Amino acid sequence: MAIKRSEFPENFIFGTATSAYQIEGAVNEDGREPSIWDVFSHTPGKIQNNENGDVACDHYHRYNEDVQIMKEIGFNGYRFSISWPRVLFSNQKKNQKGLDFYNKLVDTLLENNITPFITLYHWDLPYYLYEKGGWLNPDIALYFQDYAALMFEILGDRVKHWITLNEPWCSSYLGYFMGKHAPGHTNIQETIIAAHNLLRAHGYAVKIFREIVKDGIIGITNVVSKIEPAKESEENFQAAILVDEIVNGWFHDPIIFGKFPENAKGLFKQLGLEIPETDMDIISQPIDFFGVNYYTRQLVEYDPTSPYLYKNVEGILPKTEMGWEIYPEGLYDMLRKIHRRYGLPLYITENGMAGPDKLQNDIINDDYRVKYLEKHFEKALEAIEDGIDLRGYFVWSLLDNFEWEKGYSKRFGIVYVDYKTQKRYLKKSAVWLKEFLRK
Ligand SMILES: OC[C@@H]1[C@@H](O)[C@H](O)[C@@H](O)c2[nH]c(CCc3ccccc3)c[n+]21
Repeated sequence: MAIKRSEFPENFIFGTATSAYQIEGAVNEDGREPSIWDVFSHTPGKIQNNENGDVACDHYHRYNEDVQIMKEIGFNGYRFSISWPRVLFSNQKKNQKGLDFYNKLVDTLLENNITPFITLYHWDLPYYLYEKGGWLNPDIALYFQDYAALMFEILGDRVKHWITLNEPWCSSYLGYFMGKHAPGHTNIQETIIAAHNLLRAHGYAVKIFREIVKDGIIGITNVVSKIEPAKESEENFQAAILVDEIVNGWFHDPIIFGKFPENAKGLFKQLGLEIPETDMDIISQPIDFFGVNYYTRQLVEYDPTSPYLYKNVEGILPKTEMGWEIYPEGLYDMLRKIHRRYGLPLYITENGMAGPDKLQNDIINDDYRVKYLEKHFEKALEAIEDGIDLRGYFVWSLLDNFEWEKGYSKRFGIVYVDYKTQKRYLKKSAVWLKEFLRK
C-alpha cells in the first residue's frame, strides 16, 4: 500500500534543503568576499574536474524561479543557508546588498506559504577568519555570535526556525583530519580543537538567539549514521560503540549532557591528544530540536593496527552514486536512538540520494529516487507512529548542485539542472512528490 501524505500529521513540514555555496553562484557579486570553499575549490587538484561554485545553479539571480518550483511541487518548508561572507565584510560592517538578497528570498518564501528554516553555517567560513586561525582560534565563537546576532536582527521578525551549524562532524573531520573538505588540513589534534570551537560557536549563537528572537526555535543539524559491526563479534561490537561516539555522540552529548562521550574521550587521551573542554555550560545551553541528516549506515570492524582501533568495511547492500548503501531501516533506528537518548523534537533536515540521472527528451526517469524517498518516508512515518516527536522532513536536495569535492559529478536534486543553460527540469521524483504532497 503506497504511503500517503494524509498519514502524516497535518502540521508536519515536508520541505527541501540546499546550502549557499552549493547553489548560489555570484561569488564576486555585490561585495561578497571569499570563503574557505572559494579558495579550496580554486586550488588545483582539490575538486573533481577542478570545478568550483563560482556559478553553481546561479540561484542568487534565479531564486524567484526556484521558489516557484518549490511551490509547484507543494513543499511547505525550505531549509537553506546564509553565506556568511556575503552579509558581513571583513571590516565587520554589514553588506546591505547581501542582506537584501536574503530579505527578498525570505519574503518570497513567505508569500508562497513556505516556512523558511535557516542554517547559519553550512561550511563557507569567511577566508579572512581562516587567516586568523579559523575554527582553531577560540575567538571564532565570538565572530560567529556577532554574525548570528546580525542575522537574527535582520530576519528574526519573519524567520522562526534556525539551525546554528550544519554537521560539525564534517566541518571538523573532513576539513581538518581527512583533508577532503576546506580548509584541507590533516591533523587529528586540530580536528578535536575545531570540533570544540564549532560547539562553542553553536552555544554562543543559542545564547544571543534567546535575547533577540523570543518567539523562535533553534537547534543544530548533525549527520547521523547508523554504525553497525561488519561481523558479529565482541571486538567489532565495541568498535561500533566507539565509532558511534566519535561520529554521533561527540556532537550530541556535549549539547545535552555538557560532556564528551567517555570511550571516545578515553581513546583520544590514550593517543596523547588534548581535549579542550572550556565553555561546556555555554555549549549545553538548552536547544529546541535536533536536525538529523541521514543517508546511510557505516559498517566497522575492530582493527588493532589502526590508532583508532577500527576500520570501515564495504557493505553489500545496493548503493547510490556516492557509494553509500541504501538502508532506510537505519533512519528509523537513529531517529529512535537520538529521541530516546536526548528527548528533543527532531527534524530530518537532509535525506536523499545521488543517482545516475540522465536528461532524455526533457525527461529524467529517476524511479530509483522515487523508491528511495518512498522507503525513507515509510520509516519516518513508522517512527512517528511509534511515538517519536518527528516534526519535519527535508529532501536533499531541491536542485542538482555543487557536491563539494565531487564537483557537479553527483546529482542529488529532485530537479535536474543543465549547467550549460541553467535550465531546470522536474525529475520524475519531483512529479511523484507533487502527487504525494497533494493527497
Ligand atoms: O552529500 C550530500 C549532502 C551534501 O551535499 C550536504 O551539503 C551535506 O550537508 C551532506 N552531509 C551528508 C552526509 C555526509 C556523510 C555521509 C556518511 C558518513 C558521514 C558523513 C550528505 N550531504
